[in-house]
Amino acid sequence: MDIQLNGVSKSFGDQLAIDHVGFTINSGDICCLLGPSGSGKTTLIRLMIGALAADTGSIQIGETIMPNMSMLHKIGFMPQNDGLYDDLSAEANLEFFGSIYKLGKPTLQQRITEVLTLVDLTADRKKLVRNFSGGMKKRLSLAIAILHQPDVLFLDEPTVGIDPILRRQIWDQFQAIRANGTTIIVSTHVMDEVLECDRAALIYNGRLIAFDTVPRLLEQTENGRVEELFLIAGREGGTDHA
Ligand SMILES: Nc1ncnc2c1ncn2[C@@H]1O[C@H](COP(=O)(O)OP(=O)(O)OP(=O)(O)O)[C@@H](O)[C@H]1O
Repeated sequence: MDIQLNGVSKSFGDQLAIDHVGFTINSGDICCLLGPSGSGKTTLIRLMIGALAADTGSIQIGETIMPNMSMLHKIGFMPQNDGLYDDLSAEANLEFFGSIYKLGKPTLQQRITEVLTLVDLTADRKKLVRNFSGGMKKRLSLAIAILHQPDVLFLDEPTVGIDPILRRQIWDQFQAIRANGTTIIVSTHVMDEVLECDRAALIYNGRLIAFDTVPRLLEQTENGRVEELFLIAGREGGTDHA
């Protein structure tokens, strides 16, 4: 499913968090939302999943104008702070979230087995989440986000605090999920992660300063480093509002 944003703005009180943002993410792409802390990435994701309503502009996923409750079962969301239950096992967490999606018992048990395999937590399925490492919790959050086989998957800074080896494994998992036809939107402030994506939206102070395929974005730089694009935008005055 593709995602279209047109002239989307959102304020909190008198603070303009998202300023007239528009772009289209193609179905089946991995698109990264790249920007420093506080630039508006989480707000943009919350707008796209329909957890927030835009003040102006429109957001459409496939043919559906957001927000729309009927899209909930087609969307997967991995929040920045995982919403896991520490006193439950990995398996019980998956059963709980699966029941929210109203997956029938046989389907749910089959999906639990599949997603635990994908995130490499099969051996830990009976362990309490309280005893999980940070990386294991991230992988379980990812498993929950894809349990109901969403068409579109939103990942809010999924690799924060993750060591480079595990980060590689997690990106391999994203690529495997995408290979099944899922559109993935992933926010990050790690410039290197852009290289994993088909397209990138560069966000600064709530504004879209660039949106293109990753090769075309890199062509616009002198040294092939994505951070240059933020510096160029700053020099051109595109980043000067508070
Ligand atoms: N519910 C809210 N109420 C008031 N201000 C908010 C709210 N949510 C976000 N903001 C503000 O909007 C701006 C964008 O925040 P947002 O969380 O979207 O940025 P971000 O790029 O996701 O940052 P980070 O990388 O640190 O998660 C920030 O200035 C933030 O303080």
